[in-house]
This record gives sequence, C-alpha cells and structure tokens, in this order.
Amino acid sequence: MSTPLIDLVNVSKAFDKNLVLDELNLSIKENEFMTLLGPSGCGKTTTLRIIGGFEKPDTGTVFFDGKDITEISPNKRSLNTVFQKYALFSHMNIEENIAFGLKIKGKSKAYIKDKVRYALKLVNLDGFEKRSVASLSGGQQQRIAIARAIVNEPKVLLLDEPLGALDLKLRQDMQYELIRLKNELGITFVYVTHDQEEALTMSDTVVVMNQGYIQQMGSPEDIYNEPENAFVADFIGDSNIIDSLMIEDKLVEILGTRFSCVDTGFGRNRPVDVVIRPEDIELWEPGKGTMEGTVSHLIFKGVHYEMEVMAGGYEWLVHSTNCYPVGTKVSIHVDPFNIQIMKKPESEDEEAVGVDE
Ligand SMILES: Nc1ncnc2c1ncn2[C@@H]1O[C@H](COP(=O)(O)OP(=O)(O)OP(=O)(O)O)[C@@H](O)[C@H]1O
Repeated sequence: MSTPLIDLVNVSKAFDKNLVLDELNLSIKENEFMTLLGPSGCGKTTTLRIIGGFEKPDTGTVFFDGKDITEISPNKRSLNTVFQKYALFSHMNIEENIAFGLKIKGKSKAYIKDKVRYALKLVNLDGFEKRSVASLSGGQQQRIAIARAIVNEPKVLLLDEPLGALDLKLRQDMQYELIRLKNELGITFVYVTHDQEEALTMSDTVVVMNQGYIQQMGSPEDIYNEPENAFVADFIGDSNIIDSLMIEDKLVEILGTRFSCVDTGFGRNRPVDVVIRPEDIELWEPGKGTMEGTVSHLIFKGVHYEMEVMAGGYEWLVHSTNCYPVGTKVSIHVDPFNIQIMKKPESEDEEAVGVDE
C-alpha cells in the first residue's frame, strides 16, 4: 500500500478538559477529495486545524508524505486553507489580494502577474484583476479566496465550510466548480461541512464524525447505502429507524427467511435497529402489502411527495412520485433487500449486523 499523503495517528485534543478528539486515526490519500461531515461541535474544524497546523494535538502525530509535521508551523506546510468567511483584504483590489502570499515569498512581478491570471481563469473570473472586493458578490468573493489559496500551488487545499455563507443555488453551482477545480489541479482536498448532500455530491471519501469519533468512513455510495450504525443512517439522508421490538412480529413477516436472527430470537435477546430509507417503502393497495396503514401527512417536495403513514404502531416516512392524500388507506411493502439491520451500539466500536449476502 502506498504511503498516505496525510496521516493522523492517535490524535487527541481537549479544550478546557473537554475532550474534542479522542485518539483519532485518519489517512488521506494523494489526490483524494475527502470530506469531514458531522453535526456542529463534533470536531471537524479541530481536525482540519490540526492538519493545517493552526492547532496542536495534545497527543498523537501528524504525518505529511511520511514526515512528522506535528511541530511544523502552518506556513511551512504545503497546505492552504479556505475558510467560510472569505477574509479578503477590503483595501486591496482582487489582483493584490491574490498576489499577497506570493509577494511575501518574494516572487518576481512577471511571475505573480502570470499566476494571478491563471488562478482567476481557474475560478472563472478572468479579467477581474482591478476590481474592488466590495464590487463582488458573495460567490465571487469566495472564488477569489480559493484563487488566493491555489496560487501558492499547495499539495493540499483545506476547505472549512467554504460555501456555508452562500445561498442554495450558488452553493450547488460552486460544488460543481470545486469538483472541476480539483480535477484540473490534481491536488488533495480536505473539506469540512455539516451538509450531508454537499458531502455526498463532491467527495471521493466521506468521514462521518460524531463527538470526536469517526462513525464511518467510505465512498458516498457506501455511506448512504450501507450505513454502519443508526447515527450514520439518521445523519445521511432521511431514514425510518425502528426499534425491532416495536415491530417484532411484522419484522419476521417483512424479512421472511432473510434475517434468521429474528427467527432465532436475536431481536428479543438483543434489540436491533431496523433502518429503511423512505424511498424504499412502496405503498400498495390495502391488503396487498405487509402492513396496513393510513396516510397521516403529505408534503409536496418538488421531485417527490413526502408522506407519513401510520402503520403497525409506527409513523413511517415514505417518499413517492405518486400522491396519496391524507386519509388514504394503503398497505406498506418493503423489499427485504432494502432493509438494514443494525445492532444497537453498546460501545464506540459496534458494528452493523450484516444481512447482505
Ligand atoms: N479554541 C477553542 N477553545 C475552546 N473550545 C473550542 C475551541 N475550538 C473548538 N472548541 C470546542 O471544541 C468542540 C469541537 O469544535 P469544532 O469547531 O472542531 O467542531 P465542528 O464539528 O467543526 O463544529 P461546527 O460545524 O459548529 O464548526 C466544540 O465544542 C467547540 O466549542
């Protein structure tokens, strides 16, 4: 196996006795688009700041290209960071903003001019050299912040919620731009967000964090289709997460012979979480599915309808392109292959119970 470009080994960090990262291990490959995803306060930014050198771990080691850089200052690391707040210098024009780092490094005027033009082209703002910061929109300012970072030709770009301040449409446009940019530059991106859709759209690898621990790490498809625990299932997309004991008899019916643990009393001896995505629930005519129910809520979401169906003592979240008005009698059907069964966590390193062949 090749050496990872960045390697965090047993990294712990506490602020005022509040343990934020607990023996975190994380390897980032060269040219990878890795996203740290998790709820507010889970330790994403702290991890990024430790990689960038803005924060020192209490214990543990940070390796870059196999070398220990734990004690190396941020400006001596081959990394650049883009923050949510663009932090552009308002008294400088765009060219001066982008050139700032290169001037400090003592690069020649011709070199700087060339690099600034190249960086502006990459972020689709050719010819913006003489514009003032105040004349740019939020999205344009963020692109300048990115240009200012990439002009230094870092091996790694660290991005801390860079699109967080933009409106939805602009954010989506910028997501595609960032993917294009990363592919053109051929460098490593480490991206922090609490927006699961953003993480799934952009990343090669998503790291789902909670309370300083990595809950799951994998491709967007793995994280979405094979969540390892109820936290991940709940955080990534909408889910029905049901305690097996609530629907024990129905569970056997739905799963049939596929999940023999239930038949052998696994559900009774050791409760499990049953996770079903709302788009995997089909609504059939009454009497034809597994559980009879009634539509209790209906919202139009643009591409689909979101419904809640009261059935078997549980309110099921269902997505469908068909509209079933409130009060409609329906029968729920779920393909057993779309059901995830997970042990309830006993400790941090609990695993999913595999029901896949
Ligand atoms: N410099 C600091 N001093 C004290 N506490 C801090 C400091 N930096 C972070 N923390 C605390 O550490 C915890 C993790 O913060 P961190 O910023 O890493 O989380 P996050 O996952 O990035 O959250 P958010 O999405 O809200 O930025 C939080 O409880 C935060 O208050």
